[in-house]
Amino acid sequence: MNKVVEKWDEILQIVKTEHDLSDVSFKTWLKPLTVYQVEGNIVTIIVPSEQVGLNYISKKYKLPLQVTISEVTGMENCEINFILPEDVPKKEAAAPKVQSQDTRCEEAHLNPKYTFDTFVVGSNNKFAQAAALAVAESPGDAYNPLFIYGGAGLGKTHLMHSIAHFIIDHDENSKVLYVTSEEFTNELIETIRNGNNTAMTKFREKYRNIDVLLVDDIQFIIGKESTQEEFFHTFNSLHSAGKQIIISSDKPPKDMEILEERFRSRFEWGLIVDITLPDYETRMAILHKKEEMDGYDINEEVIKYIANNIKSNIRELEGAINKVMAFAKLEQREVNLELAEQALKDIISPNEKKVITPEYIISMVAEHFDVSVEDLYGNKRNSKIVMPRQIAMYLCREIISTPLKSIGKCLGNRDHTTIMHGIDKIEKEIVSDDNLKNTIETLKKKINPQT
Ligand SMILES: Nc1ncnc2c1ncn2[C@@H]1O[C@H](COP(=O)(O)OP(=O)(O)OP(=O)(O)O)[C@@H](O)[C@H]1O
Repeated sequence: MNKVVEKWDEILQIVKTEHDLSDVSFKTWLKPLTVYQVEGNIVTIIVPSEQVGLNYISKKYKLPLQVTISEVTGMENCEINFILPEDVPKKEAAAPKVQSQDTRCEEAHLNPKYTFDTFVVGSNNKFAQAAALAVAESPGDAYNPLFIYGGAGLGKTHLMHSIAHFIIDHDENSKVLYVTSEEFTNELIETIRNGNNTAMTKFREKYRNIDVLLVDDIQFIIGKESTQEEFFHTFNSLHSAGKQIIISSDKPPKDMEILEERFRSRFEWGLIVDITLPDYETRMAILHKKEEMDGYDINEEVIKYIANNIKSNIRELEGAINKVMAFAKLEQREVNLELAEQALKDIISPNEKKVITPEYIISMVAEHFDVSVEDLYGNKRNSKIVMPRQIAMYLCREIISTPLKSIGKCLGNRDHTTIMHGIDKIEKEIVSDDNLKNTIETLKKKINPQT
């Protein structure tokens, strides 16, 4: 099911709450709206009333709906098209829809931006990129499994999604599924909690009736007994059926200390490739690619300054450009070296030593839950934002013992009692909610891989 359709009730409720609508207004205008179709970023909605209702709804609720749809589903530049029931094309309405490329990518959990076209090849990743392309061209045939490892933010996920996009684009029948190992674990926990055979059968069908399985950050399932066991059987079932498996990790199998031998040997059946730190030329090329994709025109001196100073993580390299551009916009100043130095003073330290700050934790939590940092600072109260915000509070306290007042300051000037309440809530829920516990453990390891 499309995400907009799936979350439609939630979207309407958020518009109601955020615009303080009375029950009668909500019932009259919003509740009767239904989603007719979603194509790319265009959402067509049926308004079951006269033309006057359509005009009024369009004038008053189009923008709030567009904004909320984008926030809840992550759709970029959402456009709404309102139609009356009589405008629904009769034949087309009855015809079954062929699954579009977009829907398949969404169902496979892929980021549309992570493709081979946008992946910059440099000396640090050219072997991994070539192996990935070979697997994409001949899934199940070339190297199985393909095991990609490397440090944080160096492009493993981007490369995995590129493989998946390529396969989806070239074979309309292939079933491709990308999951993080955290998602795999949480889904299994949920299935086990349901405690019935049907749920387990469904879980197994989902993971075993596919052609290509991509599992990101496998290091997070190592040591989790039942998840490991289930993954082991999934792996065997897919591999013996000639289906392609692609795995990523922060380390090669031989360096994963508590990895059981049965996994180690299987991971070594196919091909193991690494992505190392990008050299200066590759960092420059990545920055130029980002500049081109985001439509920026940045002074070369600034690009060189960033490439010279941020060396160990491409996510941070890209984040630096965003930070400079946001700073320039806020201050309404020209983007030059002086501004870049100011904007990046907290990121570029003279000795390049990584310091975990509350801001860093907040940005990692935002990325993990696919929400913006601004949302975590802001006042939105839907569950998609509230829970990550409270997790950020909890982790600032737990990982670096940030005082409540400082956490409040970093998270949009919140009162220390609000922070205390947030931390308390997570501490209590973690005891009974295994999914939450797993998510928090994963985040802790992502933020501080030494733990
Ligand atoms: N070679 C590249 N060309 C273009 N962009 C890249 C490249 N490598 C990484 N990136 C970008 O850097 C960011 C981080 O990459 P990605 O999420 O793939 O890293 P990762 O290795 O999976 O990190 P983690 O281990 O933390 O999950 C992404 O926005 C990605 O598009």
